[in-house]
Amino acid sequence: MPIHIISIKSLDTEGRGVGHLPNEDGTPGKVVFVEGALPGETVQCETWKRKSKWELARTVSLLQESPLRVEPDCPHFGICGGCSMQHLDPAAQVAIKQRVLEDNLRHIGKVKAERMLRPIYGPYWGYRFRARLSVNDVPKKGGILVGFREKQSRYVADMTQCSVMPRHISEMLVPLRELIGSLSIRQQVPQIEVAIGNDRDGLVTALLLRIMAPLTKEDENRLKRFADDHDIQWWLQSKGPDTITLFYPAGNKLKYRLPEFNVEMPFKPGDFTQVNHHINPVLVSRAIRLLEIEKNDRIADLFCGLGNFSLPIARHAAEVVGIEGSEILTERAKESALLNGLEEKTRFETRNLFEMTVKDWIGLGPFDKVLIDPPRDGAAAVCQSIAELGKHQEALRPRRIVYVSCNPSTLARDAGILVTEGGYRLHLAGVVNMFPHTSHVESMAVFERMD
Ligand SMILES: C[S@@+](CC[C@H](N)C(=O)[O-])C[C@H]1O[C@@H](n2cnc3c(N)ncnc32)[C@H](O)[C@@H]1O
Ligand code: SF4
Repeated sequence: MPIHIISIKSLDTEGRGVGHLPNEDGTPGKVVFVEGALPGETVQCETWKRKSKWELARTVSLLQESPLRVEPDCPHFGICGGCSMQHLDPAAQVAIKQRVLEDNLRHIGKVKAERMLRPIYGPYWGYRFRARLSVNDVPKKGGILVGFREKQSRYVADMTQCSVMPRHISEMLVPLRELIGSLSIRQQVPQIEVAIGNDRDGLVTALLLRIMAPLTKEDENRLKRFADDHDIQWWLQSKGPDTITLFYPAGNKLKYRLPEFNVEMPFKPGDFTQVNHHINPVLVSRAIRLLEIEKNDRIADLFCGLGNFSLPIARHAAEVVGIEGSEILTERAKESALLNGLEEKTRFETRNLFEMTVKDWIGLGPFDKVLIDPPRDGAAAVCQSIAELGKHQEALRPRRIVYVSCNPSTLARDAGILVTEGGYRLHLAGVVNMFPHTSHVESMAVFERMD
């Protein structure tokens, strides 16, 4: 494959440097995405994939280095698909994510925030409290591998440590490989999920083992010994999510606490919880501040999950209606409301929000404010129906919408709907450094109704 010398102009959302092959007349030609290269650098790179409009290349040598380049912390960086930006100064990563957000809002939504919010920062390392690790038996790499997938590949990375997971999980990776390798069903364990809670006494670590065949007595004893040695809980899942059960030791203590709101939420591994436990309380506080809650407010929390925002909001508002697609999660949210003495101020229901209509809003009654925290697909039907509400029943339109997003392109699309069709203005937008060193862009936006 050809070798080029390329000047890198920007970084794409996968953390790759973006440059151009020169045309014959010297003008910028075909786009090249260069792994391992940073903006401002000149690199020698080798193409490994060629398409008519673009090429993918990897850096062979650095001819001019960026001052923002740093030494990656993790020895697996570059191979493991979990991180894409460890070679870039963490503050510069946030600046790039903010630019990605602004560019998406401008190009996709054709909108611009009146003001950018200050980014929310947390620790750069050891922040990842939830992870799905793949398991594979690869004899030529010494047996069982437990880890994230390799970059652009289906292979499991040969991970012996991980800098973005808490230290005790990183240190457990090799013992986990040995444990799975010792099980009689080692070929029938495709996945281990890590879920960490925070009890009053400290962290509680749960490992959810996906098993495709029954464990033998000896397997069970090995798992129990591992749990005792590493102070973890084992959960097992044999089929769908409803088969997730605590195996050892007895007594589920998995919960997470938001002390600022005097709220605690029991959960099970496999439930959606925010990955970054350092950032989550700050995110919830900021969402509550941005909602500008008044004590008589009736608030909708859409895509509410376990009630991560709903319960803290209920400490301040008159009523919160949490809506969520997973019945397992709405049931868990109802139990948490009861546990926290918030059952009279909250209501939870299961509904497919990708099919939300004006009629649904009318049925739910007027809300003063709405919080939206959708999955990557965004909340097009929710925003479209809010926009249409104005044409039907003006009084039903919420005054303020706070949107928490894990995908800037769908946020931008939905912002376009609310601003151009719904009569809202995009007051504020900003990034949340929820996933340092990865290409994920978490952000928040605030929309105000124009009366
Ligand atoms: C980003 S999570 C947010 C959860 C919650 N707000 C939190 O902070 O933990 C998105 C949530 O949307 C839910 N969801 C996904 N598709 C949905 C749909 N079509 N209708 C309603 N909820 C859906 C998921 O189950 C998940 O709980
Ligand atoms: S996810 Fe963990 S193992 Fe993979 S590159 Fe990032 S820090 Fe390293």
